[in-house]
Formats: sequence, structure tokens, C-alpha cells
Amino acid sequence: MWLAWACCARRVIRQNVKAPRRLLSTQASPQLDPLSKTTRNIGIIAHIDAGKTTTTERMLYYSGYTRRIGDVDEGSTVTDFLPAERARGITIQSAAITFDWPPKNPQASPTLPPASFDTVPYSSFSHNINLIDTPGHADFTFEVLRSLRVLDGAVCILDGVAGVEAQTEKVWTQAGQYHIPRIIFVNKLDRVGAAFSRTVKEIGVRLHGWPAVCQIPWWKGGNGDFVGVGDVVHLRGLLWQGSTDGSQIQPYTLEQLETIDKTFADEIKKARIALVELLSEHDDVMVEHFLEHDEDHLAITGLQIMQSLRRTVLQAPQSVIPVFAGASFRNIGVQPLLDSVVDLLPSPLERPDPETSVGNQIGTLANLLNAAPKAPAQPQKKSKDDNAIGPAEARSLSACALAFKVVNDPKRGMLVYVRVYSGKLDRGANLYNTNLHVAERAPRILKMYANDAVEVDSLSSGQIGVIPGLKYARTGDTLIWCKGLALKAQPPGGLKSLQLKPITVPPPVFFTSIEPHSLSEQKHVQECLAILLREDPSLHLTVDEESGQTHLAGMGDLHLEIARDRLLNDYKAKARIGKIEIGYRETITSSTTPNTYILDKPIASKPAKAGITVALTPTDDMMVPVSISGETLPEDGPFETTYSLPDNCTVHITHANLSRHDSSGHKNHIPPHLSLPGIVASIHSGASAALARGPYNGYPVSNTRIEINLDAAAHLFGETTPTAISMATRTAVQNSLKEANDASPSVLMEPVMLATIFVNEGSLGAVVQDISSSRGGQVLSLDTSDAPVPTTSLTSELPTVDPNQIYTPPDPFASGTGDVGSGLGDSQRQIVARVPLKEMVGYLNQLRALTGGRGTFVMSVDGFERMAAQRQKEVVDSMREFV
Ligand SMILES: Nc1nc2c(ncn2[C@@H]2O[C@H](COP(=O)(O)OP(=O)(O)OP(=O)(O)O)[C@@H](O)[C@H]2O)c(=O)[nH]1
Repeated sequence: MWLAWACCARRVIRQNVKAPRRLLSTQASPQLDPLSKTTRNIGIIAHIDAGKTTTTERMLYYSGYTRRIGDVDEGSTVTDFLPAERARGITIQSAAITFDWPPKNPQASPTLPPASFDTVPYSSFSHNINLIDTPGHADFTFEVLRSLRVLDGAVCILDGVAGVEAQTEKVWTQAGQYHIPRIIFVNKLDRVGAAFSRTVKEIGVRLHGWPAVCQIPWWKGGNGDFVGVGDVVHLRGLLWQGSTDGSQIQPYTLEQLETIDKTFADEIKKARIALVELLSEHDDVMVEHFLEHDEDHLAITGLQIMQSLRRTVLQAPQSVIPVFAGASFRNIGVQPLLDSVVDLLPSPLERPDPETSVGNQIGTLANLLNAAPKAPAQPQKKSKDDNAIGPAEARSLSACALAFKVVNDPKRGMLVYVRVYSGKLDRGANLYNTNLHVAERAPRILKMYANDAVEVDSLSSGQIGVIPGLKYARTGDTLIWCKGLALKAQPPGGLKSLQLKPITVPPPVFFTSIEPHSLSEQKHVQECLAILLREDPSLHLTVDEESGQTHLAGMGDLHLEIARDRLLNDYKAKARIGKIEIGYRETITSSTTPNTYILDKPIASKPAKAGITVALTPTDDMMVPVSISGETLPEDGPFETTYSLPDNCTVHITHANLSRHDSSGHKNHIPPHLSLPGIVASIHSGASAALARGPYNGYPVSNTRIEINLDAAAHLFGETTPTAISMATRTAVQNSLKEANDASPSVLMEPVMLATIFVNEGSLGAVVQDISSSRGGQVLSLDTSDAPVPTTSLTSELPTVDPNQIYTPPDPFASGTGDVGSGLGDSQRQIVARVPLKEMVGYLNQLRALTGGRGTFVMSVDGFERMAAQRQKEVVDSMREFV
């Protein structure tokens, strides 16, 4: 009999349910919030083209939110909604969509979840899933990172033919750094050449974890026709009917399988033994179950196995990786995968508290809110320290949320996706943006269900939702709500500087110039660019105020190509966009003595006067990308303020007589309309503007320390305004940069990439030769992808896995046993090399030519390096050719 999945799952699972003797709940406080308890915020991560969007479309369809299955190849998917995504068949923006799994019965009245899930599977109750489909292309790594931040768990999709690919490894490691519990879905098992066994072994060695094979592929008659899966957890076969929408699944018990496909039934038993053995090594409770069941691997219930898997998945670091099988495009395997999402991945209540800062204090959100002294606060007495949160202030915080994504929806306008981390956010709340220090009202709150937006009254902690109509909030901003606080009022004490940990934005390595067709178009072009930047903080914009030239910089050529498409096609900006070029940096080679500049000219027809003293010093040669928080450094004394700027630059401001900690004496030194925070912020913005274009070749300036002396008596006047300070600083720094360049010419720094290249053994020699001779790269390591991969600093907590110790079922297409350790003739090799970015432009085509189309690679910025004189000359000459 064919059964719809939801009923079939319930029935089979119920047969297996027995109350375990020892119960374990990882939930912090299960009764706290029934909604959060039954919420899963999960992401889908993978290499490009592994099938993320295809799988997501099935998830939406089976959960009842779409009436037809969208097709990537026809451009009819829900999640890839940008025209640029649909045209290219790739995901660029991560989209967050909500659905329920198992589907809710629309006729049934709402019920509360069971008090505990100790005796029933989580998937026996409908859960609210917020799913984030992330891009696989390396140019959009930042999109992936900002999504990872708000996830509680992830499904990693692998292409069953290609196995563990370069980008998978990268995203997997990044997710591991955020301690995100992960499960794996081996997709595309219907394709000729699919190798489940090899893929599972690659999971072990490349992703540094023990694969727990929870499903094995069901190849009809043992040959290549993929028809379903063997469910190792519940000991059954699940057969999908070919050429249907996949909603009907035929379950077979082991006894039934014995008669129709004995080899398959035997393999499920072997897989079960391996699974119980593996779990017993990582979970003591499983050992107890094993002994209770007289050491019979098959007698342990499906629920006990699931609970054990869940415990191991939630261990940090995660060393057991549950593996599932399917072919989304053929509609096979998605429903059991969804059950596993609910059963194995954590609710928001089971996740660690987010990292947060208040001024220079760093801790978890709960810690910072509770760190306030326990004694009752003096109601009228205002906290002296602006960087502290007292008990009264902590109590006044009604909600704290992170804006993790801003999308300009063609129909609904600007949508800000938020995740609430504390409290409850109500419709109509006045949200204070602690990054921009502005407040704005949240007129409505939405949940995005596939194509429909549903209005809700509030979002509680752990929930993801969308606020439409916000004017300022950008991706990465922290939004707080203090109930009762007027829109124009500031939150009390340290609350106004409370920030959830920002995401590291990598330095941009490509740029293009943008020029409006006419002066009248300029305003519209600028508005469109502002939207692009609000959506994507990994784009950088610089405007040269003298020449009016605008440069847009980004992470990769595809990144800028997409930005160009959006600007011209989606937003209809009328502008000429230049060719995409490498973003070099220039750096000074000599120090300057202090120069004082006094600006004294009207600004916007009003008298303005301000002065500043500036000196420059070059810093280290090598530049390593670092995160720029825009915050002052904690080690500063009261009379100095240091900002880290992009590209290894710093600005150190000395402000004698003006203490950062005590403003009571400031009125004796500075005009009443100015404040020290406002002054240093203006100096910061002026210095940043000057560094955006260097005097040597117009590239951003790197590796420079700016010493600024603010002498209030000599530099501040009655006509001094923040704009005047900023302009004076900009000119002073520009003058000093010119002086340094005249004394001894600046040099160029070029982006150098860390490339990981996967090739077949036969092409190794040619690829290494090409990298090291023709491209001037430096090969750092050569590994076989079959050999146990040694752990690195990022994976050092994880096991080094011997592939021979991993259980796998036989592959129908395998030339041998699929034993990765046995050294197959055409095994994969991994080359890690440092190569200048200039030499990697268009590399994929060359790699494909050298490897018969089989080579792949990923790269990320490793740093910027000073160029040798000859190389620099070539670059400068080639640039002049285009002028
Ligand atoms: N044969 C087969 N093809 C599949 C399967 N799943 C996806 N595909 C195809 O693989 C291609 C890529 O699928 P997508 O779903 O766009 O992959 P993706 O991971 O979202 O790709 P990006 O968004 O670009 O990273 C499309 O042509 C799909 O039709 C599968 O199970 N079997």
C-alpha cells in the first residue's frame, strides 16, 4: 500500500516506541516558550550545484506551501527569486522561508507540544522551520557567513557523484566554527556515476567526523537504478514510486524485504550494526541500551537510536555526522530528511547564548544583561559609566534582535529579516539601532511562508521574521526595543551600545567604476547604490569628491557582475559601469613629520573653521585581512582614542585635557555645541575618506598609521562644525600622503589568494607546474584526498578519521570496493597554494583544460603583499593602456 509520508512515518515510528529507562533532555528550559521549543532555524549549505535549491523546493511542496514543485532549470523556484539568480540558475542571496513540518492539519485546532519528547519523536509534532537557502559560490561567502550566524543547525547537501567538494569543506568548517550541529544529505544518487560509499568515506576524512550512515541507497536489483532508501534507524525500506511527485512512499519491513530483496535487507542489518557500534563509542546511553537488549544491535528501538544520534549531534565539537541519502530532483528522500531535521537538530533553546558587546565589554548576551550589580538600582541616579548595563536598564530591555538580511523585494519594498535573541518583539515597537544610533518604528511583522507573507503580532526569542518598511536598518545591525521609550529618546546607559557580535567582512579584491549617464541621473544612481549597500555590506563604495568618480568594490568578479546587473536591470540606474579590475592597495614608504592644517572657508554658505595636526608612519609589509569593528581599542587611555581602519590602517587621536571617561571639564576647552565623541567620530570619517584613494595610483591606502593631535585651544573655534573637522582631517591626511609619496614613492600591494585545488592524479603534474611556474604561485601542500587529512588549527579539536574504519554499503558503479584507503587508480589530489589574485582571474577555464574538465578549486584572500618593482611596473603600465 502507498502511503502519504506524514501518516506512514507516524505509524511506523509508533510501532517502535518504548519508554527508555534513562531519559536525557538537553533543553535548557523546555516549558519556557512552546513556540521556540518547536522551532528549527536551519540552513542549507553546500558546494555550488549540489542541489540546495532543488531540495528546498521539495521541502516547500511536501509541507504544503507550494502547489507545484519549482524547477531550477526552468527558473521557476521560490527561493531563487532574483532575475539574476533565475537567469544563471544559481543562488546569490540567501532567502529565509518558513514552513511547518510535519504539515499541520488545517482542520485540527492548535495543540501544545508534549511536555517532553523523551518518549515520542520530535517529528511526531508539527514544528515551525525557518529555512535559509545559502549560495554555494565562493564569491558569496559573506552571504553564507551572515546566515550561519542566525542558524541553530544545518543540512549539508552533497552531490553523490562529485562527493565532498572544495566549497563544501570550506562552508562545513565555517559552520563548525559557529558550533552549528550538522547533518548530511547525499543527493543526486540517481545520476550515473553516483558513489554513496566513496562520498561517505570522503565525509569522514575531509570533514573530520565519523559518518553515521542512517540511510543506505536502494539500487533496484543492486544495479544503478536508484528507487529508495534503506532506513537504518527504523529498520525498513522506503520505496518511492517513479515519475511521481514523490508524496507516496511504500514502506517495507525487514521481513518483507527478506523476500523481495534479501541482499538489501542484509545490508540494512549490517548498517544497523555499524551504526550502533559507532554511537556506542560516543554515547554512554547507547551502551546501556545495547546491554539492556542483550547486545542485539537490531533490538534497539528506532527512537533510542534517534535520541542517541541527537545527543551526539549536539556535542561540541561534533564528531558524529548523520548521513542520509536521496535524489531531490527525482523526489526521493526529502520527507525523511525533514523528519531528521526536526528529530536531530536543536531548537533555539538548546543553543548557546550569542556573543555580545557593550562598549569595550564582551560577553554573552545573558551575561552582560545579568552582570549588573545585584543591589537594587537607585531609580533616579543615572549610571555614570556609559558602558554599563545596570539592573534597571537590563529590565527595561524588552527585546534584542539582529537584522541579518535586508532585501529589496520588488513587490513589498525593503524587508529586514531579523532574529530575536532576547525578549519578545511586538508590532509597533520603537526599535533603536545600536550601530547607527537611530530609532525607527516597526510598523508590521511578517513571517515569510514561501510566496506568502503572513502578519504576526510578535516574535519571541529564537524566532525569525521580517520587518517591512524600515528606513535605516542594514544587514548586521543590532536592534533593541525598550518598551515605553519614545522614538526620539535614547535607551538608558550601556543599552545604546549593546551589539551582537558583528560578522567579519573580508577585504574587497575587485572593483569597478560607476559613472551616471548625466548629472540629472546622479541622484537616482546614488539611491540605487545605497540600496545595494544596505542589502550587502560586503560591497564597498568610495566616492572621490574632487573627481566625482565612484568605485564599487566587492569580493569577486561574479559578485560585482551581479551588483551591476541589479543596478542596471532591477533598479534601472542609468550609469556606465567600467570593467571589473583587481583592487590593489598602495602604501607609503616613508614617515612624515607633523603637519598642521587649518580649514577656514564657508561650507554650504556658512562660515566654517577647524584645524588638526597629522603625521603618518608606514607599518608592516604583509597585510592580513582582519575584522574591522569600527570600535575604539580597549587599551586606550582616557586622553587617546584609536580606531582600526580597513586595510591595516589605524588612526590614533591624542586629545589632551579631554578625558573620554569624564566630560565634566570639557566645557572649559571645547565650544558648547561640540562633544568629544562627535569630534573623534568626525576625525575618523575624515581620515577614512582620505585613505580611500591614495596619491600614487588612486588605490586605497594600506598599512599606514595616522597620528592625530587635537589641540582644542588651537584647533577648535566658535565656527567649528563636525563637517569642518572631517574636511580638515581629510585634507590634512591627503597632504601628508602626498608629502610621503613625493619623498619616496608609494608601492603597490596585491591580493594573494589561498587556493585549494582538487585534481585527478593524472593531471597533478601539469596543474602544479602551471601554478608554480606560469602563475608565480607557491605550492604549500599536496595531499591525496583519500588519505586521512591531518587536522589544522581550525579542525584541531576534531578527529582524524581513518577511512578503513568507516562502514559503507557497496556502490553499484564502484570499480572496486569503494575503499578510499586502497588507492584507486585515479584518486583525487588536493593542492594548496598561495597565488597572486591577478594570476587566478579566469583560472577555472585553464584548470578545466588541464584536467579534462574535472578539476575544481576554491580560494579566499590570504593577505596583501608588496609587489616586486618589475611586477608593479607591469601592472601600472597595463592600467595605463586602458586610460
Ligand atoms: N540528476 C539530478 N540532478 C539534480 C538533483 N538535484 C539537483 N539536480 C540538478 O542540479 C543542478 C543544480 O541544482 P540546484 O538545486 O540549483 O543546486 P544549488 O546547490 O542550489 O546551486 P547554487 O544555488 O548555484 O549553489 C540543477 O540542474 C538541478 O536540476 C538530483 O537529485 N538528481
